Amino acid sequence: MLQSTPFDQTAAYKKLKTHHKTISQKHLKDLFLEDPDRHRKFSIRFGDIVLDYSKNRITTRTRSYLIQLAEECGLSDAIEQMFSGEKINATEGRSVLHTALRNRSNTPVLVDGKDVMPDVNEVLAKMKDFSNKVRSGSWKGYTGKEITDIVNIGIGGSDLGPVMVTEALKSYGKKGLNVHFVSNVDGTHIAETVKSLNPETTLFMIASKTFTTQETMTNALTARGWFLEKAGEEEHVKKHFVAISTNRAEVEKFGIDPENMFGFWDWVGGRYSLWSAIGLSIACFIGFQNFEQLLAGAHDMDNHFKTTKLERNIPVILGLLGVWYNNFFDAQTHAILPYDQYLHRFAAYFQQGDMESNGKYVGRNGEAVNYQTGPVIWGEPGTNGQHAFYQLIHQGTKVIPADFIAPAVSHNPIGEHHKMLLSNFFAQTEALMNGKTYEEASEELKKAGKTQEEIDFLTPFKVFQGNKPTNSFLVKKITPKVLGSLLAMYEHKIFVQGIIWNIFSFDQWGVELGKQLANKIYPELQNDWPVSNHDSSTNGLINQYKRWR
Ligand SMILES: O=P(O)(O)OC[C@H]1O[C@@](O)(CO)[C@@H](O)[C@@H]1O
Repeated sequence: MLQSTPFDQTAAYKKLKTHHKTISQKHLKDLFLEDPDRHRKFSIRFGDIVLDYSKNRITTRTRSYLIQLAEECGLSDAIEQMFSGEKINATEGRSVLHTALRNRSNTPVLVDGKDVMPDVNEVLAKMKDFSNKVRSGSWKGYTGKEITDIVNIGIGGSDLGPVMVTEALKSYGKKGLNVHFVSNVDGTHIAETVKSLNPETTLFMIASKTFTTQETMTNALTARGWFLEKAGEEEHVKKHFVAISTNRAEVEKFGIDPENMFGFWDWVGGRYSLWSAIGLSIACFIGFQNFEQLLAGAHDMDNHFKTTKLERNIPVILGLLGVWYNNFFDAQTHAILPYDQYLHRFAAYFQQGDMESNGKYVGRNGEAVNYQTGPVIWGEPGTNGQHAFYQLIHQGTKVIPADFIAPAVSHNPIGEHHKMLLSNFFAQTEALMNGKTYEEASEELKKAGKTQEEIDFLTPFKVFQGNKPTNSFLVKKITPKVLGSLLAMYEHKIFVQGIIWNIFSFDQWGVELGKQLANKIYPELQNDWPVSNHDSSTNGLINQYKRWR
């Protein structure tokens, strides 16, 4: 698994370092003038998705050096190792096989010599049966009423995926069946969620890979208390609580009937688990057929990633472009800007997906790396972002590589809205690339009737440097299948970058320390005695809290 040569010592890295000096002197406008055919040369068509990566600060030479970098870092072998079930999650001794969850070809996938596909298909069949019962109304609550509200209780990968997908595919949702999500241990979250619900028609899904996560178990117990306050009898719990987990023992301990448990496996990472039974709320909301379309779209992207040569491989290109800006242009973040309101949780989903995977400073050799690894992921839907942070993207001092995503066809074709949305989508990447010169800005001020003194004063503030890199994804329509492909595309981009940076992308030890300290402080809050065993800041804050509460 270990790379032969750390990426910053590869021959390709040295070439890229030198090449960067040349490229950084060129403006994107010049690159388009030198080669009017850039759109064709730097676009890839994948079904109903077009990726245009021509508005990046690259030439075909850059691309060839980046591909060489991937080759020297052993990317092709690493891809093979993941799909074949090798235990590439070395620190947890696990395979990484979220791809098996959507393996619609059903070809065997071996873990420890055993084909996992029969188990995967058994759970999918159980999800199909259950979601059909909930949607048809044949699954009844304890008073014989149909389920009208599903509450998924989970956090991180047991929440963000179902939230994002049910929002993204809201137009596929069943009328009269509402989905809600409780994740934060802050009592407000569950209080506000159940406030308007009827226990007789509410179904709770307790989603937790470990079934030990403090927030989830606390919320689950509160939910059960809320339910029993009205229902009275423990025997009614089984009609209103199901569990989604790898941990049968803890599910039983909580008091959920194992018959109502939907299992998955330790080779499914939490942030890669929406394709598993963690997607049960999705399947209930959009229907199992649409859930299968989501799986199919991801499977198509898996095949593309596994079989396409590197220079035409979308996740590989995206991953390498991210390395180019992260490690050669000192970009610290990456923006995901979907021009689709239904995708308003899309960037948030990949905050966990990307930052929990590649937010690592120790390499696979156990030593601290001496280069940048995972970027900060952020973003909001367009056009809202334009009225919030585009000032910085256009005229700030930072390089902000950005992905723009838009559907050609809207689910809500009202009047001129979609044409206006798309005109902004096309205009923003054009503006970020071309900018506005001093001459253009001063001419505009002249035409606006400004005096020469005003023109001299104002023009510098109206100049746009441009040369800001973007990727454009134009999709035909955000369908379950297209969404599945987009999600898998980003998952594999994250994988590519982890291999280049020589880090383990599938563990998350960094979330442990905070939890450990919280578990130490929690008992100290059970009384009003002042604490003094922490640093003065922590002591001071805890003691002020105790005085105020
Ligand atoms: O699904 P669970 O086991 O409750 O974990 C929830 C989340 O907690 C973590 O922070 C790991 O502790 C995420 O990786 C994970 O998705």
